[in-house]
Amino acid sequence: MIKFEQVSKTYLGGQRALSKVNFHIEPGEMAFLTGHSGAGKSTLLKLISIMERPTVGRVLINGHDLNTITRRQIAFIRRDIGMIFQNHHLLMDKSVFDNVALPLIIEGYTRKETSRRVEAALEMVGLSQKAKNSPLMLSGGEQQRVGIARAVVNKPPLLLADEPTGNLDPKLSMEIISLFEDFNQAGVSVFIATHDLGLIARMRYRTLTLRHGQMITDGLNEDEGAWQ
Ligand SMILES: Nc1ncnc2c1ncn2[C@@H]1O[C@H](COP(=O)(O)OP(=O)(O)OP(=O)(O)O)[C@@H](O)[C@H]1O
Repeated sequence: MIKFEQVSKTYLGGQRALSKVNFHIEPGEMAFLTGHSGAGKSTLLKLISIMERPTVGRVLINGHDLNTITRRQIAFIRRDIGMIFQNHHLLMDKSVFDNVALPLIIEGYTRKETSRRVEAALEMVGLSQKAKNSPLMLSGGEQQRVGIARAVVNKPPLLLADEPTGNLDPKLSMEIISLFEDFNQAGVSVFIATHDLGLIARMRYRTLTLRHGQMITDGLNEDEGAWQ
């Protein structure tokens, strides 16, 4: 599903963010990515979502080598990735329904199919009753669930989340993670970047740890002090 081979990333200006990173996430896996602030987590996710390119090495998504794909293929590969951000990136002047519908409208789905899928996505995240509300009327946890509904509405096989629980208390964070577990149990691959070691420690998932751009551990989370 996601494969990194000897991937390094140096930004213009010389800041090295990733150094010779190797890992492979299989279809249907759920894994966490952690590390200190500035360790390279966001950069790694940006390479997967093709918002940045590696300086050296290969990134493969669903068998596609991102170094050799055409501009036209980028849109197809991105369609298979649902992205979830800490700050939701919701449109506050649109309703919850319209926010979740956005990816489908961009892809040209019919109004009927859009309604069907948006209702199903809102049902999955427990927000059917709030479809007509503005996101401004929702709590932080509910806003995050709108972001998740929008990410899954076109049923991508891969969900990528960057600090999805960043602003939430431990109870709400666990609720968000259990939503990800539901999608994972339905066959979706899930890759979550977080610096919240407490959250990771409460579960036993594969955890990849970056330190100063290098992948220092990859396995079941046993040692929560690894990167401190
Ligand atoms: N667009 C950019 N241009 C130059 N340097 C960058 C850019 N984006 C990130 N960096 C640098 O690359 C390194 C890795 O940053 P990155 O944002 O990937 O880390 P992170 O682990 O996600 O950090 P945080 O947890 O604080 O979000 C840092 O030194 C950062 O300053």
